[in-house]
Amino acid sequence: MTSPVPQNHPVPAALQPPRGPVPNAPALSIRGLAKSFGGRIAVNGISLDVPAGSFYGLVGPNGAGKTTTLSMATGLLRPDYGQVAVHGVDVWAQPLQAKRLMGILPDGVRLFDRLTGGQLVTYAGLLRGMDRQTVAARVADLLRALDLAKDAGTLVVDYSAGMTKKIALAAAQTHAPRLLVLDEPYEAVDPVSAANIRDILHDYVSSGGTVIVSSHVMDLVQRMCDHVAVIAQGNVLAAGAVDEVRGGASLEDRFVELVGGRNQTEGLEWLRTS
Ligand SMILES: Nc1ncnc2c1ncn2[C@@H]1O[C@H](COP(=O)(O)OP(=O)(O)OP(=O)(O)O)[C@@H](O)[C@H]1O
Repeated sequence: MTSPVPQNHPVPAALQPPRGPVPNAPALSIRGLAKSFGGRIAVNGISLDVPAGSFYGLVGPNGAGKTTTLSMATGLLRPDYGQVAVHGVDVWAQPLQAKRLMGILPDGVRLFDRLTGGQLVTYAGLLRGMDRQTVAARVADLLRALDLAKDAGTLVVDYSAGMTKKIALAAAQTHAPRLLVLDEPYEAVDPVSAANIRDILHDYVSSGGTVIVSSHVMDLVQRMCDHVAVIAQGNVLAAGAVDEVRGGASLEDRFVELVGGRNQTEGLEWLRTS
């Protein structure tokens, strides 16, 4: 005797057959994402849609929850609650399919810095299952575009902070992802390299890719991004097209207005020299 098959019984997401990207789905869809550390809320049920083909800025004061949100969105940190999908693919139920679609530049994550820059980017490509010939060609292209070709044979541990940022960016791009998630990509990067990175990212977006960047530099986000979300204390304060969010003011002024927290300098009289 067979046991009755329950009608309309949902199949757990982890047991469903792998699903590819869903046409017209947002590049990144976040629903009710939450995380606490030791009872302290870092991300408080954030929901956001990042349209495919957008250049999306994520801004917020120190400790707002940007890195925590991006880490959960990219499968690096398990959320307490909430769902994340990349082009319709659930990041936590189908991590392999989702991660194929993403290139990630995490903030503060250690690289294999005893490899040379060239080896590190090659390793990133091989890890993605690409053949050696394609990897070699892409590594050469990326190192040239990021002005690191002459440093390809130097150990990453001997790179400056900005060079390290650039080599990590190259490693995130070898498999030609559809979504790039970049946590503070311009930190410590010189202005010429920053302009080169901006050009690469703009070309990438023009050809249909999506970029999410977190940054503290409002002027840069205003010039570079078409969409922005302002988060503070783990909540989204405003999100949408940059021009809508800033509403005629500069993004910086709007940010300060939304976030508040300008401190007076009283109490630091001892620091004044006259
Ligand atoms: N691993 C952790 N353990 C404990 N608390 C953490 C951890 N990671 C983050 N937090 C806390 O969560 C909050 C959000 O931190 P998060 O790094 O996401 O902020 P952020 O917006 O990226 O900040 P910043 O702009 O300074 O990089 C902070 O209060 C931080 O102290």
